[in-house]
Amino acid sequence: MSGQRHLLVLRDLVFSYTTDGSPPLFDGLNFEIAQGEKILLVGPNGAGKTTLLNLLAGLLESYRPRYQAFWAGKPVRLQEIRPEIAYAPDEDYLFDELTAEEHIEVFRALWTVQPTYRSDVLDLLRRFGLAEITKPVGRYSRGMRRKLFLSLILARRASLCLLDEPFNALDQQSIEALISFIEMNPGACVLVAHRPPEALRMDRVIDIRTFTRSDASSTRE
Ligand SMILES: Nc1ncnc2c1ncn2[C@@H]1O[C@H](COP(=O)(O)OP(=O)(O)OP(=O)(O)O)[C@@H](O)[C@H]1O
Repeated sequence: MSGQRHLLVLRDLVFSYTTDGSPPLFDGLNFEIAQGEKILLVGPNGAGKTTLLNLLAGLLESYRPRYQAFWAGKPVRLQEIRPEIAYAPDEDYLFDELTAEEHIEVFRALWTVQPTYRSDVLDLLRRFGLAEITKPVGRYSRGMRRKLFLSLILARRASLCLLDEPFNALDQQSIEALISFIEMNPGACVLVAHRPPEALRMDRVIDIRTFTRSDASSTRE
């Protein structure tokens, strides 16, 4: 079950936001991500897609979720593997008063990144067609912010990338650049999108609702 070809295995996840005895959002969820696998997660509003990404990113441990997790075959708690995971939520966390250049320095200090981090971010910004990197991002458009935020996250070259609605607000050039990055990047990726671009090719498409049925299995190869 926790074989080496899997990057992350999650077993018997039980998760609820409340403690009032109402049925849990996830009740025995099993999910595995193979090394380098690209997964598209779909489903209606409120079905739990963002919650699952937040759980994978180890951000919901305070709700005391029950699960077994294995990272490259080794038992872990999800918060322990946070440094291995690059997560881009659907809302960016940029600082309005800082420029793109300054963001690179801040993010480099926050995370363990490769020596090529700065040039990798700049390369992604070029691919996204964002040339303006010297003015404070408070004066960016929504799409420009999205391009910078995604570049800062993707340049981490993590072995697992979690992307929540990454195509929102992006122009066509950037959508194509992002698809090409995801396809070429050796890392695994779990991506949530309500209206994924037609050109997007992922290894698996999972409807989150399969995780809430008692007979559900996430294995759909
Ligand atoms: N912080 C929270 N506290 C309590 N309930 C929450 C919280 N966040 C989400 N929920 C509830 O959990 C359920 C799943 O929400 P989630 O945001 O994961 O769904 P989603 O599939 O990502 O939805 P959307 O497509 O609208 O983004 C919803 O019923 C939502 O109301």
